[in-house]
Amino acid sequence: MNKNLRKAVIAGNWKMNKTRPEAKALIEELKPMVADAGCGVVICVPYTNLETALALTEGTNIGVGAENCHWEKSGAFTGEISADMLAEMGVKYVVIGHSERRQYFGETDETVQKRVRAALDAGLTVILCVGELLAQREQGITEEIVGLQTKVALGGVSAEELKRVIIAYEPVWAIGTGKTATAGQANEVCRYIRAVVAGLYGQMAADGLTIQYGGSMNAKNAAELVAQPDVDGGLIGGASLKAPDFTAIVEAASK
Ligand SMILES: O=C[C@H](O)COP(=O)(O)O
Repeated sequence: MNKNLRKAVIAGNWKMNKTRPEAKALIEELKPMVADAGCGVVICVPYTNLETALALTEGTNIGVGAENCHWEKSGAFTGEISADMLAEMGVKYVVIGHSERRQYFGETDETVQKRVRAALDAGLTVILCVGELLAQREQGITEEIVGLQTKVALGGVSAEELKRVIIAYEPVWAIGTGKTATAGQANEVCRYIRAVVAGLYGQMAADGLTIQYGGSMNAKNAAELVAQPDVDGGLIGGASLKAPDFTAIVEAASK
């Protein structure tokens, strides 16, 4: 399939960065720079910045996302935020299953599945993160790991709901390390994920699925990565914190 028929999306994942004044300054700087983007543009921000981001991006081409959500609608879950709470605010996207949640906060494929379910039920679009550890790549089990993560996370997701899922392939060894997967490595795994999705939902659904690459993507390497036939944009950490860097990646994905 011609990849131009698929939507490339560049999503910033700010992680635990930016106070409200800092967020305001970054968004104000970014807005005019990405106004003519030829790809989807999303910023996923800390909960404390959601209201600011929503207000400042109203009427623009920038979508706003959260970085996680809980699977229950409400209740005694101190410190958690539900998908319904996000949707009610006007948030449209949520990152689920990021490797930092898996690594530091006990996220498992099963809890990822529950969060995906809750997010879709709330009407959100999910940016589902999958990716292997360095040791797993070295053992030659990248496809096994990424395939399993994808299948479990999508358990119970209908073909219609899949239209509100973006998958981000993020090799854990490339996140925040400055070690980018080669364009060939990124494409190979994104293509494999597409084949897994084709097995679950059929080729047409898989061909329409946005699959991003994430892991030390920056202004310099973005063009080669996003030009790959199965890479439909990126999930950007560090480089999303500076408007010129993020804009350069958006421009690379707009060609
Ligand atoms: O969600 C974003 C990824 O974790 C990539 O982060 P990074 O671009 O800082 O490597």
